[in-house]
Amino acid sequence: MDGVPCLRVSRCHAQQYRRCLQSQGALDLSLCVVKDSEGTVLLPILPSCLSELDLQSLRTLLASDSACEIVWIQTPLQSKKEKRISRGNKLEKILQELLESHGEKWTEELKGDLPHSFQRHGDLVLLGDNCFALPVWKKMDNQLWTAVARGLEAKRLAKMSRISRDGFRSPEVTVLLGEHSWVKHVDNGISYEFDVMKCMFSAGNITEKLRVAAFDCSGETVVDLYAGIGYFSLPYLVHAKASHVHACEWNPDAVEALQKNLEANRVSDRCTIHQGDNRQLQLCDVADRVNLGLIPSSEDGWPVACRLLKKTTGGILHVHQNVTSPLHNTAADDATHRVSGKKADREVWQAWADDTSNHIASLLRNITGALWITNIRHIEHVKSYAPHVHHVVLDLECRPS
Ligand SMILES: C[S@@+](CC[C@H](N)C(=O)[O-])C[C@H]1O[C@@H](n2cnc3c(N)ncnc32)[C@H](O)[C@@H]1O
Repeated sequence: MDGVPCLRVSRCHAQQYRRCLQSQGALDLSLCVVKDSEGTVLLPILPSCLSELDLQSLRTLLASDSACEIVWIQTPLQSKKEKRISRGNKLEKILQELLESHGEKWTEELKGDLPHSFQRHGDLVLLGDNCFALPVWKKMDNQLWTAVARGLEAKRLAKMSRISRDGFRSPEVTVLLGEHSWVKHVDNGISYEFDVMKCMFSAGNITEKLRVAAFDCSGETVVDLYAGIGYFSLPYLVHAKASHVHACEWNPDAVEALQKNLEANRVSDRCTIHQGDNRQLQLCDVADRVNLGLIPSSEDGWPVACRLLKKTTGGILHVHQNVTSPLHNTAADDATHRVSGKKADREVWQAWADDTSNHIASLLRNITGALWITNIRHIEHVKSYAPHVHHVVLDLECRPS
């Protein structure tokens, strides 16, 4: 058959299918995923993997109520590289025209001052602070931001200088173009609304959100100690089917967004928000599972989590942490060194997990006066920052012995 084979799925299940196909090595990563006009998404499949694709087991594994089918697309799909280049070229061309209309010359230095990465939240693009730093841009006034928005195919623009260390992890954001800074982000069928000037949204945590969404938490009470706008509370409620989530959050702006998001996703009846410092939380002996989604470390929350676990049956802690590995020799960039680097990283994560497991076992003993057994169920790598800083999550099973 001619054309590109694609798996057609509904938008709300697209991310689950995409992740699964990617983990099976069946997704054609060189091509763009396409949203079609019928509200479905086309995921390009590698022709060599087509014969082994079992749609029935995919459906059973991911969402038995979902529909998926193989379709052959005749019109050529755009490659990711082509898309990046065409967007980059569009922005460059528009800005070059703008500068020249102001009597300025286009230079390589100006080209280097264009945004190379940014976050897209609905119709708003959030730029980093490492672009448009050269003085010449100031001469363009507001025309600049209108042109940038056109070049990036956005309606609103904002710029983030950094995530503040105020404990609320609020971003320092300036709106450059647009009336307001509330945005809507849809991930895995869950809608998240928030104010980009007041709350952060970590797009890099998507793999962890999808992992949480795939848990079966029916019958469970979950406590999310660092709920934010509902990054993990919502997947626990919407997809993992937790019976109840206690969501703790001390930033009033995040709480406002969380309330909205619980309502928009129709799960507010199964969630209690505890506004304030979670270290003062009065709740105890209620949880089958505690999510500790704070980086660089959630260690302040460990004693709280231990008090929250059900005393008679225990439960699972999901402990987030940035773990730093020793720097590898980057000059030796051959395959053998890369493999040994990854092995060294995993050893460091394991050592951190062993320490954490022992530490939490002794906290549980001190808090409850009984003996507990802690068991490392899994260590998940979420993302890397610098080449040697890794955000990992430890799934720690804790049972009274
Ligand atoms: C990093 S954000 C959550 C991010 C989310 N886990 C993600 O993956 O994008 C952590 C949240 O925990 C909240 N927080 C930090 N310390 C807290 C505490 N002691 N009590 C309650 N909330 C806290 C912050 O306000 C913030 O909204």
